[in-house]
Amino acid sequence: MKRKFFVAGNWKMNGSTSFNEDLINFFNQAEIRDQNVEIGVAVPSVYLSNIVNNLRKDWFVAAQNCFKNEKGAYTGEISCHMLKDIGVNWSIIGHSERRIIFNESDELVGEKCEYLLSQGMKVILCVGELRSERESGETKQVCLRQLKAATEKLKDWSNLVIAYEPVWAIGTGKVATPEEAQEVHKVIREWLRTSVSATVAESMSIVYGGSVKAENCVDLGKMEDIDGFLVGGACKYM
Ligand SMILES: O=C(CO)COP(=O)(O)O
Repeated sequence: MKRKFFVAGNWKMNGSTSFNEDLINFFNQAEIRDQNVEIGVAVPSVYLSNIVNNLRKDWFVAAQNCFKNEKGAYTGEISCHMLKDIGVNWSIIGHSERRIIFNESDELVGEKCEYLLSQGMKVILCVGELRSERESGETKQVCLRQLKAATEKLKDWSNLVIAYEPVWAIGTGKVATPEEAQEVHKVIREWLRTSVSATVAESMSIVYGGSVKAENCVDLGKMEDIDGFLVGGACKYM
């Protein structure tokens, strides 16, 4: 089974109404019509509705985070039911900025991931190690621990994309080499093959994120197990 290339831009907490308008106009005019590439943008929640309404329909719009319950007393949170209500059916879950700055545990990330998928959402699940964890040889262990915790109860894997985002490469300009990234992507795919199924392993999009830009994406994209990118700063939102 041939995997579709997958590219999403994570705007993080950037953008404004006027800036978004310019960017959306630019995107809408871009000559990218390749059926084998899935493209989307993950935007701040306040802009989701507007971007869903104005962005070209062959691209998807994603939330950057989403809570694990339908509704209730969770001040500041949004539910996937609200996202679907405005036409958004993708969300990033477990980004390292959520894990580190907002103390999201493996367990919470797992609950969110499973709930969203059970509700028919599509999820970009982020995993990745700290610089110190890489230096102490724990990269594979950390990524697999995060992956297992997030997928423990998963039955249907078809709406999941896994993003390997080494924390030391995010926003630092220190991109992983194609070989470094490939090594981890391969470990993830092997784990899927042995712990889930060969079909899930072959069909799963495993994308790389961390200082991806025009100059380095071609070589990264040539690697066997790299199926696309989650891009931050190079989205040119700043
Ligand atoms: O965190 C990222 C995407 O989710 C990557 O960010 P940068 O591309 O800015 O390193």
